[in-house]
Amino acid sequence: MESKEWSSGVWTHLTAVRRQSPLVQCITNLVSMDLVANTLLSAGASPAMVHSVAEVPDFTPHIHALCINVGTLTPDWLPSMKAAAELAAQLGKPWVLDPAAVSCSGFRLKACLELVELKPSVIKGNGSEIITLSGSASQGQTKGADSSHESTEAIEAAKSLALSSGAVVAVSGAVDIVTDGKRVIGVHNGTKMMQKITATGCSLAGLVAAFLAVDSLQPLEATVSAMSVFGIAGELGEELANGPASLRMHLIDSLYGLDETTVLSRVKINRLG
Ligand SMILES: Nc1ncnc2c1ncn2[C@@H]1O[C@H](COP(=O)(O)OP(=O)(O)O)[C@@H](O)[C@H]1O
Ligand SMILES: Cc1ncsc1CCOP(=O)(O)O
Ligand SMILES: [Mg+2]
Repeated sequence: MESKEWSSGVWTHLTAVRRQSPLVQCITNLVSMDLVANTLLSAGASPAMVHSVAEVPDFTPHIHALCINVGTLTPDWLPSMKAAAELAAQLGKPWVLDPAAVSCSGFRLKACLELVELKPSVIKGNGSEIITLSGSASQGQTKGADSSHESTEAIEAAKSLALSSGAVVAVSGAVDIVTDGKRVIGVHNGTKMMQKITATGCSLAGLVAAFLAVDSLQPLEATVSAMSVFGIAGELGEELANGPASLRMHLIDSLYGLDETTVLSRVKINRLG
């Protein structure tokens, strides 16, 4: 695909999210709830942080997409994650898995592998998370929720995980990588300071769910668009920020105010393989 087609695709996806305002159920970690919800609202989607297993049968049938993030996983949260994922998949609704900090423990890795079995549409992690989840690294090394790998070091792991799981795999980092196991796309938007705000990766996973909701038949394209939009909002936000705290605010404002000219001129996407 030409770079011009990627840019217009990004704008088309963002306008569809704004027009359709998809309902996105988020079962996400305690650190990230606020930023994920605000990111979704600024993009035009409707977030719902509904995580009780008691509510899944009533609520999940109404959603347009689901995001599951294991960042502060405890054994009592796993049943609601599994129930929501199972129901979403059964009802043909797209869902995203963020295996946040999967290398922390055997418990978390096992839980993530069980969630992968429930057929996520997209798995979004940082380099270390994708390498661990794909089984390409032995457990032991961990920096928790932060990555100790460049996203580009995880390309082969991402391809192999995509092929084994059937999901599109997205690796965030300096270059965001998106693959379905055959195509590998690079998204070159974003800014380094985004790493200094907790839950930007989680918010990106939530945004991917919103974009999937409006184009579930093209999960790779929808994921690429969400990553580019979030990166552009970060770039614009940094121009107005004095540090991570004000970047957090300006990122949300920039995402809310994105216009067509800015999107078309800033999208940086290419095919890497
Ligand atoms: N060095 C970087 N340069 C540009 N953008 C970055 C960089 N590192 C992270 N980002 C962006 O920050 C956001 C969060 O990604 P990341 O920090 O990898 O997630 P996580 O918090 O899950 O580790 C993504 O939009 C990503 O593109
Ligand atoms: C700090 C922290 N600890 C457990 S989850 C979490 C948030 C991680 O957010 P992100 O993956 O977006 O950096
Ligand atoms: Mg993360």
